[in-house]
Amino acid sequence: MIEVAGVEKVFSVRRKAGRLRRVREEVRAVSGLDFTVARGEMVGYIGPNGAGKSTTIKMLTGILVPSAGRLRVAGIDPFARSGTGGAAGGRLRLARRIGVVFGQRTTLWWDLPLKDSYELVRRMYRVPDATYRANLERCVELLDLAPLLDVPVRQLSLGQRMRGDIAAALLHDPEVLYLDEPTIGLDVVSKAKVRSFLREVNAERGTTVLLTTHDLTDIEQLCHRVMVIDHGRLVYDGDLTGLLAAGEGERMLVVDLDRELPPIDGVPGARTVKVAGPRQWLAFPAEASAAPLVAAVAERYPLVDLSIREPDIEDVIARLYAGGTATPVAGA
Ligand SMILES: Nc1ncnc2c1ncn2[C@@H]1O[C@H](COP(=O)(O)OP(=O)(O)OP(=O)(O)O)[C@@H](O)[C@H]1O
Repeated sequence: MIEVAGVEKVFSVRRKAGRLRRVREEVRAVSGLDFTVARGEMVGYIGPNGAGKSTTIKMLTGILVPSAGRLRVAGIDPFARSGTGGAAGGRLRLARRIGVVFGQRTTLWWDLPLKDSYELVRRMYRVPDATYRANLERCVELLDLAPLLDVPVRQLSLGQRMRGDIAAALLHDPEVLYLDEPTIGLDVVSKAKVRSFLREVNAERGTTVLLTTHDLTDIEQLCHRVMVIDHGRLVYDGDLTGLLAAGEGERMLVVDLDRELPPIDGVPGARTVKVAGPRQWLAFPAEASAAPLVAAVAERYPLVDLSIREPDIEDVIARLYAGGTATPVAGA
């Protein structure tokens, strides 16, 4: 569904060099990018700030023209010079097949009630009546939009607006959905709602999803596959377990005992890294299961409560490079 081969994007920027002088510099945002995504896959696309994620998505939507390489989405080359309509024709045809949600911006009309924005989307994409009604009904139900339909977009909370944006991106039945930070700034309840909706859309419709996020839980709950980009290059392509192992990521088992005790020891596969009163922190490899650790602690210690802290995705990626343990993908 998505094919990217040898794609590069170089920006030419002017930089101050002294009081009056300006020099032209090249910023290589994406370099030698190669990957494919099959129909129905849900893939996480992650990397540190400035890595090239948004630039990739903008090229895949036809907003930015690559400096080199080839890309096709749903069989369409958005920049093909031949065929009906030339390059603009490719972009237009592609627009009908994809949906895009940028978490930091809205595609809805600020002063209009949500339902009027949807009506405009219907007309812009010329969505057939029956399809529009069925899709809207489904989104309204699954994303709890009924009480919001008459509210102007500017009065919606961030979580409400995000749900509204996701619905807008799906009304024309896109085959590919790009989501750029869809859960950023949302509370726990809204995040859960958005994630379960996306899972359902992917499972029921077979919609292909490419998701950029800084939230590891998004990846864990939604994506079997994750691609990591750093300095414009793909440096990992595989499952999350493999990524955490490559980054030597650790998870933390936080246990509350019924009283203050010396550091827990003798639990295979875990080491106690912190003690504060009756609470203790045990680090263990991110790819390992927590169940045997919990059982081992519960057997020997007066356990009252426990929780598991996931490693921060930025830390995992930072470690991935610092340790040079990344498993390079073919061609990276
Ligand atoms: N229009 C532009 N002109 C010049 N440089 C740009 C432009 N857009 C992006 N860049 C540069 O390209 C690089 C990649 O940026 P991009 O926005 O793709 O990163 P990102 O991975 O999406 O980062 P973030 O997580 O911060 O959103 C950065 O160095 C950025 O400064």
